[in-house]
Amino acid sequence: MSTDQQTGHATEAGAPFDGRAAIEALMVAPGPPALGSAYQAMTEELRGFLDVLAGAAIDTEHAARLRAQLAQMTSRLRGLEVGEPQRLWGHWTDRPGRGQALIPSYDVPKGSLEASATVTFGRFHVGENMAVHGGAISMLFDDLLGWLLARSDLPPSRTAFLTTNFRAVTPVGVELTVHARITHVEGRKRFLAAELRHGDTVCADAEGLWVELRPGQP
Ligand SMILES: CCCCC/C=C\C/C=C\C/C=C\C/C=C\CCCC(=O)SCCNC(=O)CCNC(=O)[C@H](O)C(C)(C)COP(=O)(O)OP(=O)(O)OC[C@H]1O[C@@H](n2cnc3c(N)ncnc32)[C@H](O)[C@@H]1OP(=O)(O)O
Repeated sequence: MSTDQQTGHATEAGAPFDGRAAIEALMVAPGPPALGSAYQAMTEELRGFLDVLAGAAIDTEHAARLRAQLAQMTSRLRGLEVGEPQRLWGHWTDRPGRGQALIPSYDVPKGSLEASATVTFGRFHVGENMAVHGGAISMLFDDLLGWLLARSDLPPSRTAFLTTNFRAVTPVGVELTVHARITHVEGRKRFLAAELRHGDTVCADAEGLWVELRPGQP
């Protein structure tokens, strides 16, 4: 086993990285349920920490103490680093949020062409003026649409383009609804659309193209 220099993925010696195989492998939980529960609880705690930190006015001593505590945690994790296929972060595909803290947690059912979910952005994702950062909204759309596709019966694909329209300020700390759908499929191309709402207000919408990976494509 060696490591692909570009992606950090572990590969069989000399074998090129295969995106389809890697995505298919992600559909299996990376560990036993007890670890999944502990890991999910840990990432939820991390989300809470980031939201509180992003909203807190701390003093110099507090910042220095936090830095030292974080450095201690980082050094405890060094040596436990693994290649992408073996890592746990974001790979709990059987659980809402999938055990990551980059994107707010949501859940969509398996095997459907469209789905609605609720999502709440915390202060970690604030751009300014208590509006959600536009990049965080695009990231949610990319993740949600990619995940809807990954949960459908279609073969693995990758985002080719994603266009986001910001229609109204997206508020922080309140429940939003998001609707995602596969609008049509043409050969390897899948066209998708999504809408993010706060009550009756459309905050943002998006459309994008995902292209099915050919066998052996990274
Ligand atoms: C990274 C994994 C992503 C999927 C993960 C899904 C599930 C995994 C499970 C757990 C994780 C869960 C959720 C996560 C969800 C999402 C994560 C975020 C996803 C990403 O973060 S992913 C990173 C961003 N993404 C890229 O990193 C793509 C880089 N890129 C490429 O890898 C190639 O570019 C590719 C493969 C897209 C296409 O390349 P290709 O060579 O296979 O395709 P080709 O050129 O043959 O085009 C075929 C037909 O598509 C048309 N076409 C192509 N591109 C177009 C464009 N931009 N605009 C308009 N039309 C386009 C052509 O015009 C032609 O159309 P026609 O057939 O009609 O002529």
